[in-house]
Formats: sequence, C-alpha cells, structure tokens
Amino acid sequence: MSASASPVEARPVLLIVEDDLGLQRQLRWAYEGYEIVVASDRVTAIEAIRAHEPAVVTLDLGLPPDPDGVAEGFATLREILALKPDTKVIIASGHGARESALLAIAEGAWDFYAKPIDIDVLGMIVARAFHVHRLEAENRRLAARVAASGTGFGGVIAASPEMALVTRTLERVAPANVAVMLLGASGTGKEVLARGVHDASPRARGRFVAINCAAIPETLLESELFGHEKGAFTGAIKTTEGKIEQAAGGTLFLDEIGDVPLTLQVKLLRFLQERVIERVGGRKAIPVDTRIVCATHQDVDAMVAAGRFREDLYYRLAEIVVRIPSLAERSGDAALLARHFLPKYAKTMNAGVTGLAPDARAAIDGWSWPGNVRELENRIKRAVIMADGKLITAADLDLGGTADTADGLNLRAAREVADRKAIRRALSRAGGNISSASRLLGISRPTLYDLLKSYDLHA
Ligand SMILES: Nc1ncnc2c1ncn2[C@@H]1O[C@H](COP(=O)(O)OP(=O)(O)OP(=O)(O)O)[C@@H](O)[C@H]1O
Repeated sequence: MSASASPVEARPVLLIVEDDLGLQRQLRWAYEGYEIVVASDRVTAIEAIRAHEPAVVTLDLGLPPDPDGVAEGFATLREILALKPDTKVIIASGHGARESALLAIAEGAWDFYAKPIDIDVLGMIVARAFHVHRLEAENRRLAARVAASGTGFGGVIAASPEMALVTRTLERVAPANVAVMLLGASGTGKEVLARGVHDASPRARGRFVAINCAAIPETLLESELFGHEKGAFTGAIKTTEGKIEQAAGGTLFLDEIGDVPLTLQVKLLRFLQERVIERVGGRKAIPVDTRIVCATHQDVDAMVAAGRFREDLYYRLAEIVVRIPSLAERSGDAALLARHFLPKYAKTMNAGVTGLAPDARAAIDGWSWPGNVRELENRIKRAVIMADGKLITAADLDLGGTADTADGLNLRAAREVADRKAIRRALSRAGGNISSASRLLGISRPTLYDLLKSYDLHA
C-alpha cells in the first residue's frame, strides 16, 4: 500500500468514483480538508482503494462500460467492501435510481445522495461518514486493547486501571533478569502474574516451576528446594533434583516466601549470591541459572523489622516490588471476571446457563470479595451448578445479605448500596485501618463507625 500511508500529512482521503468529467471537476473543488482522489471506472477505483485506502468513497452506480445501468456500480461496491469492509461508500442516486440506491445500502453501502448534487448536503453526508469511520476505528482499537489486556499478559483478565498499572510494570520488568516480589492477598492472582512474567521473558522456553513454601513442612522444604543425594536421610532412596535445579534456564516461583524459616533463608541467600546450590547430603556445588519471582500475602517490611525475615535476603528478592490490588480495589474487574468464568464453567457443568441476572450483577458489584479472584471463580462455579434457568441469580451466588441487590428499589436503597461499596473499598485499600479508611472516604472516624454499625459491616 502506498501514498496516503504517511501519518504526518494525515489529510483524510476521499475517493470520488464518477465518470462525468464535469461532475468530477465540480466535486474535486467542492471540499476542503480532504485529499481528493478521482476514478472514472471500476478498475481505476479499485486501484485507488488499494493505493490510498480511503475511509470514504462517493460512488456513481452508472459507470462505463454500462453508464446507463447499475451493474458496474454494484460490482465496484462489492469489490470495495470485499477489499476494505470498513470503507464508507456513499451512492449517487440519479433520477429514478432511488431503488438501486436502497439496494446498494442493503449490500453494505453507507448512505446515498440524490442527483443533481447539492454540494452542501453531500458535504454533510461525507463529513458524517468520515466521523463515523473514525469512531469505528477508535472503537476497534480500544476493543483490541481491552482484548489484549484481557488475555495479553499471562492470560490475566483485567480492564481496571489499577491492574493495567500492574501488568504494564510486569511487562516492562519481564525481559530484565531481575528478581520480582509480588505482594498481595490470597487469591489476587500472584501465581498467574508470576507465570506472565515468565512467559514474557527470554526464559519463556524454559520451565516455570512453582513452590508454595507455606504448604510444605519445614523439615521437607530444604530438600524440596535444593534436592537431595541418595541416602541423605531416611527415605532418600535416590538422588533427586530440587525445585531450584528444575527451574534451571527458566523461572522459579517462590510462593509464600514469608513462610521460609530463618535457617533456610540463609541457604537461599547463599544461592542468590553465588548462584550455586548444594543438594542435601551432597558436597558438589551445582551452578543453577534461574530467575526468581516470589510472592507473599504477609507484610514483609514488618517481618524484616521484627527480625523474622532477613533483610539481606529481602533485598535480593525484592529488586522490583509490585503490589497486587485486592479485587475490591479493581474497578469493574469483578464483573469482567464473572463474565469470563461463567461460560468457562457453563461449558462443562451446566450448558444451559448463559448469563447473569441483574440482581446477580448488582450482588457482584456490591460484594467485597475477601477471597479475591479465587473466591469469585468458586462462586461462579457454584452458581453455574446451582442455577435453575438460563441466568445466574444473586441467590445462586450465595453472597449473603440482600441490601446490596435492592438498589433498584428507591433512592435510599441505592445510596446504601453505594455507601457499602465505597466503605468496603476504602477499608480494603486501608488494610482494615479505620482512620485511613475514614480519611480516604473524607468522613470522620465516628461517622465511619456509625456507618459500619448501621450497615452491619466489619473492618
Ligand atoms: N486476573 C485474573 N484473570 C483470570 N484468572 C485469574 C486472575 N487472577 C486470578 N485468577 C485465577 O484465580 C485463582 C487464584 O489465582 P492465583 O493462584 O494466581 O492467586 P494467588 O494470589 O497466587 O493466591 P495464593 O496467594 O492463595 O496462592 C486461579 O484459579 C487463577 O487462575
């Protein structure tokens, strides 16, 4: 493609397909602000489409070799739309050709104008066509961006600005070989994001190995991480690689890093400094090249201050720290995730379920999601199984309380729903601290206490 491609001189191109030379001239000078390209027949018109990709075309249906018929005009219309379906084609409708113009619209033309030409009227139709074309293009771009942010980073479903910040940061740090620490409550998607970092890194072809340090008894954690030699301890019947070695060339995800006991923290630190490991019961230093991503729901700063987490290890692990917002802090994401999980579970568990009833949508918006995305996923799964009809209801979600779903009742009910939502969000953002939450809400502490009491909410 050529010519108009340069975005600097971005005057929109208007293609005029017209075989009457007098009209051509008249139209050519009628408009300001467009780059006018003229074609007198189908072949030239299609060449112009390929060369200039005009957003808008005015098309006379009577073209040579059939200037008195409409066949050539229709063929041109079809070819244009086949090549560039988003082109806005405006049909010239001559005397008695109104029917053809309407037929053309049925075939995908955008609008028509009557001959003899009223330049002002046609000018308005053309301007509106450009305007709609621009809006549609913008819409497609945004939709593509939402789709990309929905599944672009490690399959993370999110559209909120809060999560966009997180995924943008992670996208940026993924290619660098830095240690990333993800801080966030349980179920916020830390593992999903860690995998996203791996997938977006040059190590994507290597393995992503995850270990939950809280789920493994202290006595076994060392050998899980570092591996062991045959006979290192009772039951060590064969030499076994640890998770660190398994992640060589890839990424090691240390989940719940805050649960690693101090004794093991020393050994982990040594590995991070020297990049070699020794298996339990082994003497050999084995070099391992792996990238570390870790996560915790605990307040590591406080743990460091209390001497429960080694500061030197913290700095090795936390070259980049990213805080993952709770689901309640992500505006609009709960609804988006619900729409994502619903068809996923409906497919395997209850194909009759196709959507959410309005009261379910309100309940999802109003809930505080203490268990974050995991809770939402589980509730949708449950609701899909429980649903009687096509739509999941608030009752199927079993979110408790009914006030949240009553916002359609009257203004008082709507206000209460909004209050509850804002209070939950502020409390979540403030980590349950009443003073900070009241500051976020712009109300006094006593007022917040009163509201908590009257809505039966808890910090
Ligand atoms: N943004 C998201 N889009 C799609 N699925 C998500 C998203 N976030 C989380 N999930 C899903 O929610 C569940 C919990 O996510 P994940 O295990 O990553 O959370 P976590 O923060 O690591 O939890 P924990 O700290 O309890 O281990 C998983 O099934 C995951 O696939």
